[in-house]
Amino acid sequence: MSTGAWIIIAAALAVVLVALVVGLTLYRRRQVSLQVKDTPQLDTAEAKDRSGGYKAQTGFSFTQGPSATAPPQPVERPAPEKKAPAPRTVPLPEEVTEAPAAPPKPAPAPEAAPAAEPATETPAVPETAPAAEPVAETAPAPEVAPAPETEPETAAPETAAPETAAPETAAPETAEPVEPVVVTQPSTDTIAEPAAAPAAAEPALDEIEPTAGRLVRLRGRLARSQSAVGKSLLGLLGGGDLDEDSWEEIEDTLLVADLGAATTTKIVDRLREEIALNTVRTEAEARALLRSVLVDELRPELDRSIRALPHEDHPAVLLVVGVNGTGKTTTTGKLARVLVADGRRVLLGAADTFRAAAADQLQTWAERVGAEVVRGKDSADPAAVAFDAVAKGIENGVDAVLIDTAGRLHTKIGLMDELGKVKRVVEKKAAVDEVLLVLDATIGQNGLMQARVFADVVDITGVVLTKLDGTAKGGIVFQVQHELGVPVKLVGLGEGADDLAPFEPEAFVDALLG
Ligand SMILES: Nc1nc2c(ncn2[C@@H]2O[C@H](COP(=O)(O)OP(=O)(O)OP(=O)(O)O)[C@@H](O)[C@H]2O)c(=O)[nH]1
Repeated sequence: MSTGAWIIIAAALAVVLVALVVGLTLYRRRQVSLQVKDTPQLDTAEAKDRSGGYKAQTGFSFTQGPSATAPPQPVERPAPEKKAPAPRTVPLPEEVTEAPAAPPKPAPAPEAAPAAEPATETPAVPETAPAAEPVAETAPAPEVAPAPETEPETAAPETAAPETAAPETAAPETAEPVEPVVVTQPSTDTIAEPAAAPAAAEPALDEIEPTAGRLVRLRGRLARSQSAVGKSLLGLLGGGDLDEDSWEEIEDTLLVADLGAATTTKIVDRLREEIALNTVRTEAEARALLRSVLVDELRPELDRSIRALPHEDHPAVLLVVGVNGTGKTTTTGKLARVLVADGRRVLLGAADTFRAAAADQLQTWAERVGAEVVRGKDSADPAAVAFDAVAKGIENGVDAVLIDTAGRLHTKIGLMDELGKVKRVVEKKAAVDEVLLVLDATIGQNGLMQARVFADVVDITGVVLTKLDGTAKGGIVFQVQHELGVPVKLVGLGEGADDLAPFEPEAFVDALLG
C-alpha cells in the first residue's frame, strides 16, 4: 500500500474515534441532566406552600406578621356541646344608625338558602355565668386560661378568661348554653363537631372570582367616579400658560377631591417648580408630570401586604375595626374570600355583638366561602368572642382568623375600652398581626375624623377604603395616609362579594387621570 493510502486510513480512523468520543460525551451529559431535573425543584415548591413570603400572583400580597409575642397555648377540645336556643333579639344599640347591613348579595345562589339555617349553633364553650369573677389562673382547668382583664378602667362585667377557662369544669347544666356559638364548616377535616356535623347540610359554596388583576378589572368603576378630577386637572395643566387663577383652580380641584390642604399645597408646589423649569411643553408631558407627582404623594414604597399568613404554630390574627356602616363586615367577608381563593383556611370571629344582624351577615359570608365562624350571643362581650375565635382558630389549625368588631363611636372612652380590651384579650392567645381600619370614602372629612379617633385607640396597621366606586372624593386616600402614616392597603369598589382590590398607587392615579 502506498503511503497515501495509509494516511487516508489513519484519517478515517481518527474521525471515527472523535465521533465515538463526542457521542459518548453527549449521551452521558444527557443522562446527568435528566437526573438533575428530577431533583429538589418540586420539593421546594411544595415546601413553600404554608410558609411566609407567599405572594399572591394577583396583586393581593400576603405576608407574615412580626413574630407573635404571646406563646400559643394548647387549647382543650371543647366540652360536650349543647344545642343553643339562640333567640335573636336584635338589640339595635342606640346610636348605631348605619346602613341596614344587608347580607352579601352577590352570587345569590338560591341553593344557599337552606344552608343559612344549618348554621345550627353548637356552643363550643358552655359558659359560666357571664358575671363570673376572674377565676382564670386559680381554676384547675387544664387549659392555661388567659389572665382576666385587670385594668381597672376596663373592669367590664365579663372577661374573656372565665368564659373560656371554664369549659371542663362548668356544670353541664349551666343555665345558658350560649356564649360563643361555633359553627364549623361541615367539611373540615379537623375537629369533629358532633352536634353540628350531622345536622349541617352541605353548604353551597360560592364560586370566587379569580383574584388576579382585581384592580385592573375594577378600574372602570374607580375611573367613573374619579376621572372628573383628573380631567379637570389635565385640562388646566395642559392648557398652556398657567396664570395665578389657573393655579388657584388647580388647588380648588384638589381640595374638592378631598386631598386636604397639606397634600394639596405639596402637590401644587411641586407642579409649579417643574413647570417653572420649562420641562412641560406638551399635554402628554403635563400628564406624565401630574401622574408622577400624585403617585409620589401616595408613597408607593409603603408596605401594603396584608399580614394574613400563618405563623409556625398559630394563625395570623387580623382585627377589622371601623365605625358601623363603613363596610367592616362586608370587607371581612370579601377578604376571607380572597384568602380562601388563595388556598388558605380562614375563621371569622363575629365580635360585633351589638347588632345581631352583623353576626348573621358574617356567618352568611363564612358559609358561602367555606370558612368557619365563631359568634357569641347578642350583646356578648366582644372580647370573649374574639378570644374564642382565636382559640378555635389555633385549635383547628386555620391559617388566618379575621375578627369583625363593632365600632360604636358614642364616646372615645367607650371605644377605647372595647377595642383596647378586644386586642388585649386576643393577645393572650396570639399576637395581633394586622389591625385594618375600614373607612367609608364617601364621607370624606368625617372619615378622617374617625380615623384619628381609632388611631388613638389601637395601632392601625392598614386602612381599607370602601365605597370608592361611589364617590369622586377618592382624594381621602392621600389624607388618610398623610395623617395616619399608615398605608391604604385595600379598596372596596362595590357591594359585590369580589369587589375588593389591593390598593396600588399607580393604578389608582391612572384611574384618577382617566
Ligand atoms: N358601593 C359600595 N358599597 C359597599 C362597599 N363596601 C360595603 N358596602 C355596603 O355598605 C353597607 C354597610 O356594610 P357593612 O359591611 O354592613 O358595614 P359594617 O361596618 O359592618 O356595619 P355593621 O354591620 O352595622 O357593623 C352594605 O350595604 C354594603 O354592601 C363598597 O366598597 N362599595
